[in-house]
Amino acid sequence: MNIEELYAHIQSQLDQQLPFVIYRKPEENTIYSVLQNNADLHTVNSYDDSGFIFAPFDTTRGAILIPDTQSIKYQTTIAYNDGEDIIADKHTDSINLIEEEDTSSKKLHLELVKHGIHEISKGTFEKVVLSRKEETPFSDKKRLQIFRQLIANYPTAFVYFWYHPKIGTWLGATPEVLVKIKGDEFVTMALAGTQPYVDSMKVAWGRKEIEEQAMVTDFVLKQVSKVVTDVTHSETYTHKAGTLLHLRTDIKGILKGGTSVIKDIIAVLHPTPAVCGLPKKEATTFIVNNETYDRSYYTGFLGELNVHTDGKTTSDLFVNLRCMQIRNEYAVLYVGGGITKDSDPEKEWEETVRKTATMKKVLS
Ligand SMILES: C=C(O[C@H]1C=CC=C(C(=O)O)[C@@H]1O)C(=O)O
Repeated sequence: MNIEELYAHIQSQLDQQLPFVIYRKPEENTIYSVLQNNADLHTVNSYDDSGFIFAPFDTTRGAILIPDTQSIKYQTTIAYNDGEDIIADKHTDSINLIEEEDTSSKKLHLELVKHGIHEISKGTFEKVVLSRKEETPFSDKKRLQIFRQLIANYPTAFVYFWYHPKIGTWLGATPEVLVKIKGDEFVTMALAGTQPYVDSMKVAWGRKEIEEQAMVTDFVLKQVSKVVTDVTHSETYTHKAGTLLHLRTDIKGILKGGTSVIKDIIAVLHPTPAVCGLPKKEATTFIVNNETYDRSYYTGFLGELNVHTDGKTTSDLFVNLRCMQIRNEYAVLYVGGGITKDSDPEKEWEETVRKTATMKKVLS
């Protein structure tokens, strides 16, 4: 099957209002798809099932599964940038930031961040990730075209287009792995700290970003030691995600007992301090009580659950960042950033504006 045939299947699925997901993994040129053959809404109960999981930030609300047993899978390889042009990087700094200045949402976000910093200074928590949503007009551009542009523009991201008639349409290009398990091999990452990419990967990082990312690494190392042995990690390095740079540490190990206990792994990792905060409980309470909107599937996770490849059970899950929900005439963009004692509210606002550019670039 070639890519045009695969896209035709996706279009037919959309026309029939049947659930599906189409995705491309980081640095790969294979496009995968899972097409459900009915419109039922399946929720994940035991985490033993196989399929594609789509989980909200608040997992008590239930994650959705496109089950392998009720789906057809198609995949094909493409040349990088197949079918769509790369959209030139605009200089996202001053010009765009001024363009994007939306006074009421800016005011709200500044208040939220200041409140978060105040709680940190009181010792309520050490770090909290605070976010917002932004609605942007959405022309009649085809959704598949957005997906094609995302894959062309973000080769290092997990790019997806997910649809369920009872839930809606989500697309994204996320830089963050939640966990990858193949047999008893375990891989994850600690990703945090943001600065704009200008023209070099050789950048200096400030104390705020270094500490913010170190908190995530420490948390992940501590948590994974409950389920993983032989844990090792890379040096922390600069990772490019579109027009942004992040600090990243890769972490790997071997699952204790050699079995894939994916439910336990998700329970110890999600939500990481890259999307929630530290301590988890206090940060979650602050987020739920103070963010003035529902995160829904933003900062949840998604990906292949218990899929069988090369005689092994594999799960390949990503954190749902740099994502958007498509409504009829507008797209809802979701963005946030890590707040620590050293945060500057104005800069935190600007960071969220820069993060919206990942999605806006393919919407206009
Ligand atoms: C919460 C987001 O990003 C996280 C991942 C990388 C860097 C982050 C930061 O610098 O704040 C965030 O922790 C988002 O993009 O909405």
